[in-house]
Amino acid sequence: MATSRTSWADVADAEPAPPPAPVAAPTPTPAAAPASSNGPSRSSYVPPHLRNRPSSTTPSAAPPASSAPGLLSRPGNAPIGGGGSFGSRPRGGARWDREPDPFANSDPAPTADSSDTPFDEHQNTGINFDAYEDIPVETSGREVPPPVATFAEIDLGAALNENIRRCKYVRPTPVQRHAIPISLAGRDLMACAQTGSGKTAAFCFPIISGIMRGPPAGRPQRGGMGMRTAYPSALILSPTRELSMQIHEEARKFSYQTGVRVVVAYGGAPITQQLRDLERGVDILVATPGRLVDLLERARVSLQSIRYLALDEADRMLDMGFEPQVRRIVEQMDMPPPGVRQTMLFSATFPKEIQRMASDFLDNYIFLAVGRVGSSTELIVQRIEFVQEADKRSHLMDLLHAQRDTGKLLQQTLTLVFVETKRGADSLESWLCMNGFPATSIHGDRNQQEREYALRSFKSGQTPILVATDVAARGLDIPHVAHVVNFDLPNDIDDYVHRIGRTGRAGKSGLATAFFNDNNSSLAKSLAELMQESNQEVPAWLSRYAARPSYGGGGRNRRSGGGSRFGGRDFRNDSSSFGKGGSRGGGDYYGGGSGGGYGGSSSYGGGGYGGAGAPSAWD
Ligand SMILES: Nc1ncnc2c1ncn2[C@@H]1O[C@H](COP(=O)(O)OP(=O)(O)OP(=O)(O)O)[C@@H](O)[C@H]1O
Repeated sequence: MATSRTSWADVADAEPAPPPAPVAAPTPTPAAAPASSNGPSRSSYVPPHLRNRPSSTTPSAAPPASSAPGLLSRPGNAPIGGGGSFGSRPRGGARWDREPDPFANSDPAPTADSSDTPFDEHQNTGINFDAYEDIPVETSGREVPPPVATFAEIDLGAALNENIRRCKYVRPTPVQRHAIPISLAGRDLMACAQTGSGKTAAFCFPIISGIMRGPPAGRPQRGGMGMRTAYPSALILSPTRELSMQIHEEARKFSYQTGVRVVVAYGGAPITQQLRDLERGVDILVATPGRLVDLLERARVSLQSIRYLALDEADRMLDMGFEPQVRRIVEQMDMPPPGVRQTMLFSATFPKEIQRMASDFLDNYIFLAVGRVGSSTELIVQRIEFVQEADKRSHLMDLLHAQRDTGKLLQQTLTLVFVETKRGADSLESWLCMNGFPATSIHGDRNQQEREYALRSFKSGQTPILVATDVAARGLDIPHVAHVVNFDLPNDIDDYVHRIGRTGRAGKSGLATAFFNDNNSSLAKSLAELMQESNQEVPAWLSRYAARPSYGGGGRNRRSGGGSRFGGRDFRNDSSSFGKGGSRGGGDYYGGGSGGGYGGSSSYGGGGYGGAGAPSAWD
């Protein structure tokens, strides 16, 4: 591999794809959805292909064709990339001669003249990799494999290396430097790294490489009712449809001509096409939990051959709304248990309570935290402005006019505006359009086609303003988002971190403006702390809000209580986290303080202030 020193941002061939919703059919917001509302009851339902078999938590003795669980590389067995034969061979019925080139035509071309617009993917701007040389990294766990400095140090296989080159990734990002060797060594991993820092490749590369090294996947098997059941070797779960689509696009690029077949399944889209895709064979299944449960119940997918399980936005996946579904998939179907499969959890935020829950899924895992407190956001200039509810629209208008006046054509600098409710999103979108600002919106009440169209239109620059609920807050990699406006602030500081992380990605800088008023007072302390940690200027009035005892530690601010980081501390190292002899016990919440945080009421879908309409958040 080339070793020239370049920013990872400079060489990224980013091709975003989109994000949203978890379940097959519209559901209540996760916050509102009781566990029991997620499909048939756990105890009563047995998928057809599991009937008359041993308990679902016991891995089936004879997975189809190849990829038996026992084939996993475990510590000591797998030097970095060593040994295996990397055949680039057809797997699971894939026909590569017909494999469409995922690099050929990516997303919609920008409308502006690419010669002088920031839409040129290959321009050399942004921060140099050297800026990350001293990025703080913490690992904990037993026998942590050492990091690498270059892709060349890892034998990922010729075909995958070629795709890394095609993606124009010259050097691994900091999280990749650490996470890839850990995963290639067969270790379970909980990884916390900044938004936009390359976590997708960090879990995709080891999975693809491991599958290339293993035996070919079995072809789908005909089950009892004549239907074919697919047996993927890897499962990547993500919380939203558009994020699953994006991961699928990325994974397809990484696995081009490797023989590794990637299929995506998410709700809101016709299941028939997804079933056809699965029937052609699948090595890596990228899915949202709701659609996956549907496929499992129809016995069209079996998890008994799973060797790799990755949870992207893992804290979100284990938050109130998704946890029952995710537990059902991971613990109550036919997936091999921890220690047999390899499990990787990634996010930019990892509250302790979620870490504690996540440890159920892991075996002898390594905790990895890359980046200083809030370091992700140092690339993002954060501005907090005091704006009364009634003045928000005119204030937004001022911001947009200013953007125009500074010569930055809107088509060249995308602006993402977060609001709290679906209705609020619709009405702000119409108002912007009426006032001459081309805007579109994405939220859970729009159908999947509308959502995808809105995202495409935004990414292409055709509609350079996107009004969104939290459904677009996580994971979306949209290259030219220059400005994130929190028109309504979220109730949870971690949501704020993810939202502003839609800009300032991959070493590039960005701007995030938030409108704050009395309705947001419970966020004041954590917001002020986060800004301080990120070397941002904290307005004096915000510090005064933060200092008020009644606003200090309550509500849903997981950071409250001080001393917390962006989630980058292994809860196992916190003595209060350990009960007798184990990782349970301890009643602390994130940041160890103030009893709010994670417990009963989730922040998702909360809201209520700021305009009429049902709170939206996730759909
Ligand atoms: N080694 C690399 N060199 C250059 N660009 C890279 C590299 N790794 C990833 N990128 C690019 O960086 C961008 C951000 O990556 P990615 O979407 O994986 O971030 P993330 O950490 O998952 O963010 P989030 O927390 O928001 O989900 C993408 O456009 C990706 O193509």
